[in-house]
Amino acid sequence: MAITGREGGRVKLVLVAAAALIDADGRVLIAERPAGKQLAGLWEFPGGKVEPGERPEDCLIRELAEELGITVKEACLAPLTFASHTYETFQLLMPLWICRRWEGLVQGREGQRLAWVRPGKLRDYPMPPADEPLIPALIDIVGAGRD
Ligand SMILES: Nc1nc2c([nH]c(=O)n2[C@H]2C[C@H](O)[C@@H](COP(=O)(O)OP(=O)(O)OP(=O)(O)O)O2)c(=O)[nH]1
Ligand SMILES: [Mg+2]
Repeated sequence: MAITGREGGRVKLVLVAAAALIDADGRVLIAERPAGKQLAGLWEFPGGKVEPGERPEDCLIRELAEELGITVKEACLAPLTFASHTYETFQLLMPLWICRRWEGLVQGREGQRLAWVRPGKLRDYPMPPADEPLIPALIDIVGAGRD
């Protein structure tokens, strides 16, 4: 049987930096992965792959500008938790930062749908399998939310 996520016994590690943006109402921003991309139609935390030689925090700041059109200062990023998930072709390692302060209006700059969701409602949105274990950490830090 093939060992998933491994090639010749070596794992292909993909490092992705992601953010949970939290608004004043305690809602979390998620974005729908566009058609044509891997895991299309699932709702994710904004972010992307760390490029060779790039600091994860710089990557996240870059991705938030590209995907959402906002400016985030590194001091406004707080580490929350991480996901480590074995996909069929790679091992995802995804640190998740929390961010409550940014400059600019959040917009889906790549045509992606966005949703502001109370942490207790995140399970109503289909997310990649790597993301499900992150939800309790968000509920702990933000609260599940009303209604
Ligand atoms: N951004 C993000 N990626 C996630 C999450 N959960 C999850 O499994 N992933 C996976 C999907 C992809 O395989 C990988 C991130 O890829 P991506 O498509 O966001 O990378 P990117 O923004 O650099 O885009 P691209 O230039 O590669 O198209 O991590 C998540 O919550 N947020
Ligand atoms: Mg991305």
